[in-house]
Amino acid sequence: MKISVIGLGYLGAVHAASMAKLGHDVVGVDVDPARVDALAAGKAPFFEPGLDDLLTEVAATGRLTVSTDPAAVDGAQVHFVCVGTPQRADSNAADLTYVDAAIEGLAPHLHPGEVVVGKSTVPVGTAARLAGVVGDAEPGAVLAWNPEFLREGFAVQDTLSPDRIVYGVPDGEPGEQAAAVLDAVYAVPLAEGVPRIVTDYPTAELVKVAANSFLATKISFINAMAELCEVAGGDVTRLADAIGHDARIGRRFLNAGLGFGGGCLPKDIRAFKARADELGAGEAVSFLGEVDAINTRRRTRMVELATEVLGGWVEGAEVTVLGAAFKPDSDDVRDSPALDVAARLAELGAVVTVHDPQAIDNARAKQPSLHYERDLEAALAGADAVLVLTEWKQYKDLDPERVGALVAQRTVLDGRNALSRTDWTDAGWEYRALGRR
Ligand SMILES: NC(=O)c1ccc[n+]([C@@H]2O[C@H](COP(=O)([O-])OP(=O)(O)OC[C@H]3O[C@@H](n4cnc5c(N)ncnc54)[C@H](O)[C@@H]3O)[C@@H](O)[C@H]2O)c1
Ligand SMILES: O=c1ccn([C@@H]2O[C@H](COP(=O)(O)OP(=O)(O)O[C@H]3O[C@H](CO)[C@@H](O)[C@H](O)[C@H]3O)[C@@H](O)[C@H]2O)c(=O)[nH]1
Repeated sequence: MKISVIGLGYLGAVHAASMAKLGHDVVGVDVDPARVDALAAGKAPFFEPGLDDLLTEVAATGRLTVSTDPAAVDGAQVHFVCVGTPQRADSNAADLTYVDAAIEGLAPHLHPGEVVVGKSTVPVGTAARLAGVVGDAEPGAVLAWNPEFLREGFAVQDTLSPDRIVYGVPDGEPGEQAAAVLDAVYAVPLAEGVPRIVTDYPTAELVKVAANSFLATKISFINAMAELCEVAGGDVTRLADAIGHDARIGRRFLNAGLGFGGGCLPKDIRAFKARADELGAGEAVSFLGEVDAINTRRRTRMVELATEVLGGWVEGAEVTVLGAAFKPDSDDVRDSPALDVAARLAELGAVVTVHDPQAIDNARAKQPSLHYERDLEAALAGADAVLVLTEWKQYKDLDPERVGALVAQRTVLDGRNALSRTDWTDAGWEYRALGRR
């Protein structure tokens, strides 16, 4: 099948390459020439494990082409819309400018029988509105909403083998036609038994924000328990292990620490709450305000803890921050808790050196005044305190003795509960963590 993918970011680039791997002829379109040039050269425009290999594999088939020209989508039977829906600058609501522009750009190229498929995360009600725009442009075309659940760092495997596939479609024959076309697009994962849920537009849109709200709530729940552990002398990692044995609760997404960041969970829970307020149902999800507040407090607590271990005086202290990405195995620094803490410590006068295996260029673009060091040992040299704020494997594997020989003071703050306290204290380190004694 001939497919177009509009928007080649963290979602769209992986989707385009994965659709080509599934055997489709794919044309990807983006307004950003840098992303298009990288993909045209067979290179991932950002760091995502497995994406370079996938691009090399599909390049050999000739099934993926990319362009900055919106007209390149002409002739595709299915058009996936994968553009960004960031938080608006003036409110917590989602900025739909890019989605609206993508649909407007696509409209003149639509033909009868084609299916426009929204994958971006949007406020409930958006699909119904856009169905009108698509129908006005080409009455024979249909809109479907097919939310995406991939995680950065696992994007390729999550796209090729998703937990579930959800389509929101209109009633009647157009909906049946759209679902049949999507079944053909996803024939390989569906044949492998991936569950498929076909529903209406609002349910499909709500499934996406409900899933992210649940995940954010789970993280903030354990971080609220971490706050209690801090004042009562408990250990939140033992607590998480213990409650996680209950299969109804489960241990996944119960890692306490610096909290959630990235281009999805923070802005999605805020946009969901803003949309619920517009619909007069704000009370139903008012808890999301608390989820957000608990999450933000973790960053403040980390700054306080750093100040405490530095003897109450941050100014002039040499602080090494390990991690700038919002999570390991990603170069994404959107709403990164690690980078936020680094910037706050620098504002307080600390001399902050940031290391990250992949995210330094993105971090520098966002926080140009911080000092960045690509060499891990050089970053650690002379530190008064080491803060592990993103749990990259190379940080978890650090040898406390070897690091101890590099730093000025053996003080480590484990912002992700990722290190072995015993290993570090045995090597003479003062070890402090969020939510643990
Ligand atoms: N990143 C993820 O892990 C993930 C997972 C699931 C869902 N989502 C959702 O997917 C959407 C995209 O997220 P992302 O992280 O890929 O964002 P992104 O910012 O990395 O990518 C968006 C891309 O769209 C391009 N774009 C903007 N306007 C365009 C237009 N008119 N025509 C063509 N291209 C255009 C941008 O240049 C950019 O490359 C968001 O709604 C997000 O919430 C993201
Ligand atoms: O136990 C945990 C798990 C995660 N995190 C943090 O939560 C954030 C988000 O992590 P994760 O959900 O793994 O990353 P994303 O790539 O942002 O993926 C989320 O957001 C995507 C975009 O909507 C969805 O598609 C995914 O299903 C959803 O997991 C990161 O800062 C993590 O450090 C924790 O603090 N504790």
